Amino acid sequence: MKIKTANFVISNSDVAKCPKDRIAEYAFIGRSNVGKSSLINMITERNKLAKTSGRPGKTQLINHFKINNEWFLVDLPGYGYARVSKSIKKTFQSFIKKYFLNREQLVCTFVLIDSRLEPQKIDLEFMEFLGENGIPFCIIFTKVDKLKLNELNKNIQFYSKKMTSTLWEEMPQYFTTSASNSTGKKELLNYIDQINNQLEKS
Ligand SMILES: Nc1nc2c(ncn2[C@@H]2O[C@H](COP(=O)(O)OP(=O)(O)OP(=O)(O)O)[C@@H](O)[C@H]2O)c(=O)[nH]1
Ligand SMILES: [Mg+2]
Repeated sequence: MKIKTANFVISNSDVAKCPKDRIAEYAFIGRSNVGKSSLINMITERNKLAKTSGRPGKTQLINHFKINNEWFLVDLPGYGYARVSKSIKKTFQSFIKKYFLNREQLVCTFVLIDSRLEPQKIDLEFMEFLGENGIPFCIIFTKVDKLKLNELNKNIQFYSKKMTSTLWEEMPQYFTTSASNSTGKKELLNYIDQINNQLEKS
């Protein structure tokens, strides 16, 4: 899929105020600093579309971007680890949860995981929340430029074992990406394109 247009639409902390358009929506979620905003910029080839920062906690609102006037990309605040007060963290968590539980347009959620890390409780719990609520998701292993291929494969294998030995029957569909060298861009856009085409036909 070619990205012809990518426009920022609105930021807010209330799912009721998100755009009303009945078009397919894809959300990016994960721990603070995992690379959600950078990945959105990478796949849209627009460096400054979503705001990024080396400091965790940059994205604090639900940000809608309209792509090709056909579908939405959503950049969300990170969970865990943000250097913000406990009360702000609580508000984050409650509005993020509300977004997932109420956003009817959401067709797929991408849960971003830092490819360098061992499985983290907070990510496993978040995926459990999605699973329990029947919210479809894929995993994206980010920052793969920081690992050698054999290390990456080992980490993914370990992740897969961890998931299938606990709650999951099989490893969810996953992608590997790098915002630094555009690894995974084509695969991710093709996947989104496929879903969009299926939805158009139905
Ligand atoms: N090497 C490398 N660095 C990356 C990659 N993706 C993101 N980064 C860096 O990681 C840091 C965090 O990136 P962001 O895209 O702002 O992360 P985020 O998940 O949106 O963070 P919050 O909005 O704070 O939750 C920045 O310093 C990025 O430059 C990647 O694929 N490779
Ligand atoms: Mg961000």
